[in-house]
Formats: sequence, C-alpha cells, structure tokens
Amino acid sequence: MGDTNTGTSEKPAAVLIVEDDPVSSELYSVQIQDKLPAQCVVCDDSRKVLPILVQHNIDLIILDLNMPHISGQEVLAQVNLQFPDIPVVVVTSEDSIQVAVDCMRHGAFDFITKPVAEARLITAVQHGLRIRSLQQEIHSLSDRLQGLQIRNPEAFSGIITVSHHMRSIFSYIEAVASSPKPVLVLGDSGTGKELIAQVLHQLSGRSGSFVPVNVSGLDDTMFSDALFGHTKGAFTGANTARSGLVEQARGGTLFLDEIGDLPMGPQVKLLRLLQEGEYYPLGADSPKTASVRVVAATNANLTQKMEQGEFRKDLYYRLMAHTVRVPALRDRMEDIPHLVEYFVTQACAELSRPRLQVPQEIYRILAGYEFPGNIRELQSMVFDAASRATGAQLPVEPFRTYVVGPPSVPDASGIPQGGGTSISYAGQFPTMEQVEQFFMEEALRIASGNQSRAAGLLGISQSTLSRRLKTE
Ligand SMILES: Nc1ncnc2c1ncn2[C@@H]1O[C@H](COP(=O)(O)OP(=O)(O)OP(=O)(O)O)[C@@H](O)[C@H]1O
Repeated sequence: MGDTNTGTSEKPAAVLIVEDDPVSSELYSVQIQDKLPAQCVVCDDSRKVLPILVQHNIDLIILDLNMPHISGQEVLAQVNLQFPDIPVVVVTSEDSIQVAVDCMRHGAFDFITKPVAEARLITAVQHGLRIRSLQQEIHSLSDRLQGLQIRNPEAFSGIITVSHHMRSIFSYIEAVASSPKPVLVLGDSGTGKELIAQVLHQLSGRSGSFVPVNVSGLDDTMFSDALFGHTKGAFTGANTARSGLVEQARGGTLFLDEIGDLPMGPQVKLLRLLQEGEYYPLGADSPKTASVRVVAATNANLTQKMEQGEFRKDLYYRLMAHTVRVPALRDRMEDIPHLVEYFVTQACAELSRPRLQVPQEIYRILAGYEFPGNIRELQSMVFDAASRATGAQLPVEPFRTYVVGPPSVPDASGIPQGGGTSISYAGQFPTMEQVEQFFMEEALRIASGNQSRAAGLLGISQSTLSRRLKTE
C-alpha cells in the first residue's frame, strides 16, 4: 500500500465490524486486513456495540443495518451521539436512496449496498481512517497549543530559548513527533532547523537512527546512489552492493537538508519514495520497501520556487504534512543573552580556559544587529571573541568591529581589499564565481581556517561551504 510506511499511522487501526452473518464479517475482515494496516474486531450482537466502544479504542465501524435486537439505524444514532468522531460505514441490502439519505443524516460516513465490492469497501474504510487520523491529530494539536505545556523539556535542552514563539513550536513538535508523516522545517540559514529535526527524531520513539543528508545540488545518479544504494555491477566501479541512506535510516528518521536546492530530476524519485514507500537501488529490477520518517529542511522560499517551476507542487504538498517555521534570530532578540552565555560556556570548555564574564556592552552592540546568519553567526562571533580573550572577560572589540565597523575598507569596486586575500581584475569586472571565491577565502581567513565558523560568517551551512570549495 502506498502510504503504509510513510503516510499513515504505524499502529494498526482498529475496525469494528458489526454484522450478524459470520460469512460476511469474515470476508470483510480478511479483505480489510489484507489491504490496510488495520486490525478487525467482529461483533454479531448490536447490543454490545456501545460497551465495546467504551472499552476499546475503535477507529472505524462497519455497520450492517439489518441487525436483530437493536436496529442498525438506532446503533448509528447512538454512536453519532456518544462517539461522533468515529466514522461509520453503513452496509445494507436495501439499495434505496431514502435509506441512504437517512443514514447520512444520522451521521454515517459512507453507505455501501450488498453485495459489497471489495474495492468499494477498501476505499470507504481507507477514507474513513484518514479522516479519523486527521481528527485525532487536530485534537492533539489543539490540546498541546492551548496549554503550551512542554512534556519533555529535557529533549529541548540543546535549543536555548526564552521566546514564547519558540515554546509554541516546541509544543507543536511534541504533538507531531510520533506521526509517521513528513515534517517540513522552514527557516533562514543558521536558525537551528537541524537541531529541531534531531529533537523530532528523539521524541518520535523510533528505534532506528537519525540519518542526515544534504541534498543540495545532487544530480539524479548521485541522489539515487546516496539514498537508495546500488547493486553489485550497477555501474563501472560498483564492485560490491551498497545500501543507501534510506536503508541506514530504517525504522528511524531521514533528514533531507536543503531540500529547496534539490534539482527537479531527483524530486520525482523522492516523491515516489514518499507516495509508494518504495525505491529502486541503482541496477535493481525490483523495488525495496522503505520504512523511514522523512524530515526535510530548507531556507529557500519554496512558494517562489514552485512559481518558477523549480520545485514540484506535489512534492511540496507531500512534505508539508506538518510544517515548522523557525523564526529568525532578529525576531527573537530576547534569546541573545541566553545564547551568548551558552556559547561562552561551550567555547571556554573547548578552549580549556576558565569561564569568561560577558560585559553588558556586548549586548548593547548586538541589540542593533540584524544577524543574517542567525544563531550560527552569533555562535561564530562568540567563539572568535573567546579565542581572542586575554583577561577574565569576553572582549568587546571583536563584536564592535564585526557589527559596527567593516573589517576593511572597500575600494571603488565595493570589494574589501583588506586582509591577506585580494581580488584583481585589471579593468575587467569580476564574475560571480570570482566574487564568491573571494568571500569564501576571506571568511576562511577571518575564521582561521575553521569551515564551520566561516560558513557562519557567510550565512550558509558548513556542508554547503565545503561542497562549494570542492567544486571551485
Ligand atoms: N537555539 C539554539 N540553541 C543553541 N544552539 C543553537 C540554537 N539554534 C541553533 N544552534 C546552533 O547553531 C548552529 C546552526 O544550527 P543548525 O545547523 O541547526 O541550523 P540550520 O537552520 O539547520 O542551518 P542551515 O539552514 O544553514 O542548514 C549549530 O551549531 C546549532 O547547534
């Protein structure tokens, strides 16, 4: 089934079949359990329906209208009154419009006449279960959002924040963590999207691993090989079979970073994986079944990308089943002092030096800054300043220079000429590649060769910087 691994609940749904004819109930049961992730319970006495609903979590009812003791219509009315969220699929031998209208009026979800065609039964049950799962999700979300109670504060301990907006995001994360549907994490570069993906995995209760992969710019073959693996001899040099990241993440979470920069070709393959729960390793004739939860992140504007025909709408709608929008640091400036303290502690531990004190002046300087590189940029600034400290305090000067004054004086071309690197174009205007190369080298120089910090200065991820440096 298409959605079995990636689209619906992993726990089998409970279907109650209310039918006094054992042949029919057995047939429905076998057909449903064969085609859907569902467990059927049969009830041949309509008087027992309500007690069963009280004692068990039933997700959907198949109800024969012609029952002895209490009629199907009466059971339907009772269920609709006491358990309005449970979809009821009515089955009857009466092919009458009036009966159908009556049932719908009394809250039936669907109406099927006997003899029951298997495909019709399966579609009705599938639709009913989907509605049921959406209802449960909405209840869970509104419960969580109303209370803003964080049930697992320890899971969020690595995400430093005092922002009310971030706390509401934590609450949402807790609500959707155990859902098997994809999560799309949106936000500017360096806002903490990967941290959020890790917490989603941690709270998902999944026993498999968290497997991150940066998919930016991967072509068709690179994408298939990385995610799906290959068979022995699939291409020249494929001397042994290799399983891909989807297999590594079996029972866990596959984190697709920079999904907005995935080219169109591989987007089709990803869509198929999400829709069918299946994939073909390179060189394989038969598909493999995937069992992963997908979390994707991007700092790109996907709406714009879809308008420009660079991102598939069907893929977007698959991925955004749950969406988390992480606010930029400039929209939660109240977090800055807490983040600075946190990073100072980290930096001092890494540099094996006593904890530095943070002068208030630093906060005044940072209050006027926009942070295009967000938290990664702040982290780099703090680490850089901590490594320059000579006394007991975090030095103010590196922050002032960074925020207030440019590190070097630009010449007429607008390109800074300070530092050890320069760009010369002898009357010819530099190309974008040259400009990009210049700034990457400049950032690396300022960050003393530390790629992660250089990436922070440039407002891009470390993996993107590393890839761009390799392709230069
Ligand atoms: N709230 C936070 N508390 C502590 N550290 C944080 C927080 N948010 C982000 N960080 C740190 O900032 C850095 C960047 O975070 P992360 O990689 O999760 O961002 P991202 O949004 O995925 O970036 P990109 O879009 O560039 O991939 C990491 O070192 C992360 O640990």
